[in-house]
Amino acid sequence: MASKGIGKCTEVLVKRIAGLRPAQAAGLGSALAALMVTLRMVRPFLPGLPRNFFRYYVGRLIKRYLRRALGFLDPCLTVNIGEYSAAGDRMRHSQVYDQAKAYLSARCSGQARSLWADLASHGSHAFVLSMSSREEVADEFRGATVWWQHFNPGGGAWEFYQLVFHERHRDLVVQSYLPHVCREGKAVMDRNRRRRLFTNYTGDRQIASWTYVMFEHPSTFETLAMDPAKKRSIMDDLDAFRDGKEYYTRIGKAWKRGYLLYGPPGTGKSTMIAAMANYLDYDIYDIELTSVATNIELRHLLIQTSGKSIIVVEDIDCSADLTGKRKKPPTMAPANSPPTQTLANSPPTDQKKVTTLTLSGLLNAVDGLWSACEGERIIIFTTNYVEELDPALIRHGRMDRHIEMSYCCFEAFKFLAKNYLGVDDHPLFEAVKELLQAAKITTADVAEHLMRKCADDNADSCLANLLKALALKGEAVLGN
Ligand SMILES: Nc1ncnc2c1ncn2[C@@H]1O[C@H](COP(=O)(O)OP(=O)(O)OP(=O)(O)O)[C@@H](O)[C@H]1O
Repeated sequence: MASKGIGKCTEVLVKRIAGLRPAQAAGLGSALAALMVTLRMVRPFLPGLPRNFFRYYVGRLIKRYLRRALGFLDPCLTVNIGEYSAAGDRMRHSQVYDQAKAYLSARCSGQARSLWADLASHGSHAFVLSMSSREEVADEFRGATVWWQHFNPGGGAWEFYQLVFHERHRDLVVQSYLPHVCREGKAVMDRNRRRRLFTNYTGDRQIASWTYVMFEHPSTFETLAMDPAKKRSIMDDLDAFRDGKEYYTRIGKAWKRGYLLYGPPGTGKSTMIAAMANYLDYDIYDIELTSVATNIELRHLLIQTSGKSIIVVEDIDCSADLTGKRKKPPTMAPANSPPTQTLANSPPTDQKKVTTLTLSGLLNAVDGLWSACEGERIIIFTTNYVEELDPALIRHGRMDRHIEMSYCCFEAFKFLAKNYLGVDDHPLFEAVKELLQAAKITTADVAEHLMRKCADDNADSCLANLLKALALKGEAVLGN
C-alpha cells in the first residue's frame, strides 16, 4: 500500500521534473516504485533502520532533493504569487493573488484533499472552497499541464501560490494562461462578491486607512419614493455609466461620474445612495472629511479604493470651514494655535502647516490623476445647502449630474402609500394632494406617518394622521 503511494507520488514528481509525456512518466514512475519495493524488501536485513524509514525519510529525500540533484535536467519553471506585493515603501494586498485563489477555488478545488471553506456571499448557503497550505493541484490549459501549490510559510499571515510548469510552456503561461487565470478569477470574485461599506479611520500608526462592514441596506429604486420620470432618468444614467467603459476610453475620459445630491434633510439623499449601490452592485466608500488631515492623506485614501465603487462625501457643507467660498490665501497661524482643518483655495505653505486639507486638494482628489486607477468609480457629494458650495467643487465635469431631492410631492406620496399601506387609491388622497402643495414636508416625515406602529393602525388611521401633520405644517408655512 505504502509502496503504491510512493510510486504514485514519484510518478507525479517525475512528471513534474522532467516534463515527460504521461506514458514516459508512468514508465519512469513504475521503475522508481520498483526501486522502492526492492528497498522495502531488503529492509528486514538492515535492522538498524527505523520502521518508517522508507516510507517517510526516503520519500521526503526524493521529494526534496531529487529535483535539485537533477537540476541540470530540470525543465520546470516556477512563478510565485504572493498575498502582498510591494507598492512603493508599503505592501499592498495583491489582486493577482485574490484572482488566482478565486480561479483555483472554482476550477481545481475538486482535486485538493484539504480545503478551506467560506461562504460565497453574506447570507448565502453556498460555500467557496480553497486549497489548504501545501495542497497541490494540476490544471490543463491548451494542452499544457501546470501545477499549483499553496504555501503558508510558518503558518503566518503571508501566503503564496506557486505555479510550476514546463519551460517549453513559458510563453503560453505568461502571455495567455496567467491572464486567463486573472480574468476567470475576477469573474468568480464578481459572482461571489459581498458588497462592503467602507469608512476611513486613522489607525495607531497615524496612516489613514479604510475599515469596512458588509453593506446590507435594503433601499432600492423600487422602494425609493420620487417622481417616476426622474427616477427612470437616474437609472438610465447609471446604466449608461456602468456599460460605458468603451465609450469613456474612446473619448479619453477616466471612467468616473460625479453626482451632487442636494436638498433638505430627510428628503432621501442617503437612501438614494444606498439604492444606487444596490442597483449597480458597487461598494460604498463613505469618506468622513473631518478625519482627513492632509491632501496627501485624502489622495492616499482614494488610491486605495477599488473599482466598482461609489465614493461618498456626505454633508459636504457641514465639514467645518471646508466648503466656504473661495478664500484668499490664509495668513500665518499663531505659533501656538491648535491645528485646524481648513479647506482653503490655496495649497498649504511651509509656514502654515496647519492648513492641511485644501479645496484644491479636494478638487484634485475628485478629478486628479488618481481617478485613472483601474475600474469605474462614482463620486457623490451630498449637501443640504447647495448655494453654500464653491462653484468649482460642483461644476459640470466634476459633479456631472445635479439631483435635487426636494420635499415630498404627490407622486412620491402615492408611491409611499402603496409601499407602506398597500393602497393605490383612497378617498383621502385628494385632501393629501391639496395639503402637500402648501406644506413643505420631507419624504422622511411622510414615511414616518404612513408606517403602521401598532396592530390597530390601518390605511384610514395612517392617512388621517398624515393629514393632521400636513395641516399643521401648512399653517406653519403660511404663518411664516
Ligand atoms: N425618497 C424616499 N423614499 C423612501 N424613503 C425615504 C425617502 N426619503 C426619505 N425616506 C425615509 O426617510 C429616512 C431618512 O432619509 P435619508 O437619510 O435618506 O435623508 P437625507 O436626505 O439623507 O437626510 P440628511 O440630509 O439628514 O442626511 C430614510 O430612512 C427613509 O426611510
